[in-house]
Amino acid sequence: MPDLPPRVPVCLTIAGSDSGGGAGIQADLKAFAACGVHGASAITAITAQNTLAVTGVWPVPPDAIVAQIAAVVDDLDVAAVKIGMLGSAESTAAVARGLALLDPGVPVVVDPVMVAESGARLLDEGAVTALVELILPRATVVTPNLPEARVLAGHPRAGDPRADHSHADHPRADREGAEEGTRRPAAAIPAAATPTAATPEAEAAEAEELARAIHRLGPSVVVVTGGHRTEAIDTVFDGTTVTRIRGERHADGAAHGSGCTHASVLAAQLALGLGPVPAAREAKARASAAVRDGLRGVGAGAGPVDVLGLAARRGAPARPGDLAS
Ligand SMILES: Nc1ncnc2c1ncn2[C@@H]1O[C@H](COP(=O)(O)OP(=O)(O)OP(=O)(O)O)[C@@H](O)[C@H]1O
Ligand SMILES: Cc1ncc(CO)c(N)n1
Repeated sequence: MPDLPPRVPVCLTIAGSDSGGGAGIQADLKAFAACGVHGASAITAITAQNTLAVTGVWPVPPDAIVAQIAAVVDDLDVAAVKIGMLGSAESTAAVARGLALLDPGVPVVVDPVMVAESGARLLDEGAVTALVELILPRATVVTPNLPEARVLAGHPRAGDPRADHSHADHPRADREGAEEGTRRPAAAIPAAATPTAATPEAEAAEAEELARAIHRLGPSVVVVTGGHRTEAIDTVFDGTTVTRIRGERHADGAAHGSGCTHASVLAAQLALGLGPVPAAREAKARASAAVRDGLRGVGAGAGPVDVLGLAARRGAPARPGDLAS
């Protein structure tokens, strides 16, 4: 009998569609392919989007979200899940119903998408509560950027352009902390965490504090990504240890889809058997390279990241089987 080829793991992304192909489901499937895993998808929302703007958002009906997840898990052996744009509280509740169909041991990576790179809101005001209450406790890894981390931890900044949600509707972090006696009330967040004090040291301290606060909401591991910091350092907290993942900052790269790519690579690496911290290192390395190699010429706005090395492959000699041009 011929040897069977090695089994390719399956990853499921539950996320929104970006018509421009830079972020969302489209970025996730590219990142999965780059890592050598098979990608399946459940679409939560359709966005009309390009590199400049989001011009429309249409939620997928909740039953259709659950049905997509059910169809995948009924047939495919899902090894890890990545969750991106949820959009509304109703969609979030549907995703929670879908997650209940999975084996409880399947790792779930949650990228708490709130605002697009172009500035459009991708999570309703009232949906933060649903995300915190229904999704975070099931998360193996949650990957907020700094503004998203502030919202999740209950410490949004007035005027923060990427995460200006009110947090009055999700008091859980403060409530729990008050019970434990370990959590500062929102008003008492240290001065080091204010935007005016954004030295690299202050950002590092804030990222660590936020990672610890979000960890109390239920995820096993928190990765506060560094794309919005002076130094692009990712901060990982696993409940015991803080690990800082450093890397060069590519200021002239193209970063549309960096967060989706990062979380999808992380999920793929968990599916391939890595632990969360090594998986976060691989995610940082691949997301950073994808920003560095980002497709600046594609669209007039922030170009899409290039996780597949498409630009590098142009001009490379054709391989057997490639179509002659
Ligand atoms: N300019 C950059 N140079 C190097 N690494 C970067 C850069 N921007 C982002 N990254 C890396 O990309 C990953 C995603 O981080 P980022 O904070 O950009 O996510 P995000 O804000 O959620 O993304 P998105 O804009 O897609 O929502 C992290 O590992 C981060 O360190
Ligand atoms: C659909 C979608 N998901 C996530 C992001 C965040 O980059 C985006 N811009 N669009």
